[in-house]
Amino acid sequence: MTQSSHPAFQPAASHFINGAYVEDTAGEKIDVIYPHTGEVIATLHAATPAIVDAALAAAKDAQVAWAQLSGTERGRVLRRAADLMRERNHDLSVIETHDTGKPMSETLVADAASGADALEYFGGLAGTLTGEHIPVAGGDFVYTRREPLGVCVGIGAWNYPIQIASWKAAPALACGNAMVFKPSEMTPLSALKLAEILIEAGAPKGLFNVVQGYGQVGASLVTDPRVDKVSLTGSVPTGRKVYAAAAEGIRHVTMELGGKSPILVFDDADLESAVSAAINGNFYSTGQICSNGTRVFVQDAVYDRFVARVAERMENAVIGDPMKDATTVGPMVSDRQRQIVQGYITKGTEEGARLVKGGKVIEGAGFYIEPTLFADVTDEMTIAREEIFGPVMSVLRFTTEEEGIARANATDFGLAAGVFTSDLTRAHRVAAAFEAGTCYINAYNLTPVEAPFGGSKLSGVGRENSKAAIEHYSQIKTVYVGMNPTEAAF
Ligand SMILES: NC(=O)c1ccc[n+]([C@@H]2O[C@H](COP(=O)([O-])OP(=O)(O)OC[C@H]3O[C@@H](n4cnc5c(N)ncnc54)[C@H](O)[C@@H]3O)[C@@H](O)[C@H]2O)c1
Repeated sequence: MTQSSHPAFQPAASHFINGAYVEDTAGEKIDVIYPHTGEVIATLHAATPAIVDAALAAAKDAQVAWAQLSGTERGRVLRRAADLMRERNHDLSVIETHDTGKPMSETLVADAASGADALEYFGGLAGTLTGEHIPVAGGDFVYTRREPLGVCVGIGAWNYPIQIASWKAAPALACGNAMVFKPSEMTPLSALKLAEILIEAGAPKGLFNVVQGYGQVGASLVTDPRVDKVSLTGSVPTGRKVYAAAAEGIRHVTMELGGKSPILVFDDADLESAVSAAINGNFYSTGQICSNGTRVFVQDAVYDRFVARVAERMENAVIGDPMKDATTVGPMVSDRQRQIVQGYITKGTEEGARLVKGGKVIEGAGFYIEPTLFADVTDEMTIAREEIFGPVMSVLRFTTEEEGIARANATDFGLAAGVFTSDLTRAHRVAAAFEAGTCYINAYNLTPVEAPFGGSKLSGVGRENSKAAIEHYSQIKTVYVGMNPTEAAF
């Protein structure tokens, strides 16, 4: 790997605490690598215990006064932040493309733009948060207060860095919490920009802090007694560890974890739409999306046509420099992730799946691999059971609705599921039968901020986005009001 000077990407310091950039070079080095070239574009340091302590202290301090503002006042800050994020969308997208390798054709529309949506939506919601009034016997009554949890910790994955940071920060802050966010060590840059934007928008110092680091920094945040809630986006193995660690302090959790989601394509479906959904749901972000529909079950009568059409359409992928407008498939985030994907492709072939297209590493400095299509995949093959997190589509054949549903659900994951059919009642029947948190009918992988997003089974607990997220960043206090003299037995 070559070291080059990229002042545009090197932040003023590694961490953002109490309204300012902070450095502690004693922390382990984190090289930020541009996946297109393998170059180091910035070098940061993992948080030391002193940095973690400073961030949590700042958050704890800032939270009290923030919670005392009216919801409308808090919302105003978030809505200003949304505007700033939109104004800076291009620059933020350039950072995101360099951090993740995802093409500009994606980052311009799906990353900071989605983060801005979350800030705007929860900014609007903040002023509407209320408790309720509950009449009870004898003229007494109860009212509830919706209160913040306190200090929330957010921990991010590397595929959607600023989106993940915003999806966690926006509802947390709207409800009156403070946050310490740890981005993935692979993609540490853009969360710092969110921290800058929030300060510029008028958030008090210390309300949203960013600390960098590997897993152990995340682990130290999760068990700190000052922390009331942990929201993780990551893999199931990490989720297990974080959930268990949070349980020790009975902390609230949101777990947005991995998946192996099914898409069922019935023979009456609009086939071109289903092909588009399968392409988006497997190759967008070079396949690095948690809710990807990586098991595409296609009914007998349209199976061959579907496979042929996907292969044909894959010819149109523009693979290469993610900064070029026309590029639709960028590199993988890292060489390691690419090796993992390569390993799965080898297993797929060894276990008897039919490699229809792709499958090869693209030689060069960047971490490129061809979008890959496997057909004749069966349920017990490794590529049909494990999350690959790369551009590998598995197509499986099915015959009846009942069989399709049973096989779609035969997984420990439960993040997303999709059905393509023109039969209205079947579409709803299948959606109802899916064991997944987020289901789609004749669409796939759309995540508007107004809709709840999250998983069932091993894919997670809690929901992000929508009004549902409020439940996961606030708690209800019950206040019983006695209107009568209190009596006792003696
Ligand atoms: N459901 C969703 O919304 C969603 C979205 C994006 C990605 N994902 C999932 O994320 C995974 C890919 O991301 P990844 O490779 O960055 O995941 P990962 O689990 O390796 O890491 C996620 C984060 O957890 C941190 N971490 C690791 N060990 C920790 C520990 N013991 N305590 C606290 N924090 C710890 C990491 O540093 C990183 O910031 C995939 O499984 C994908 O499906 C889920």
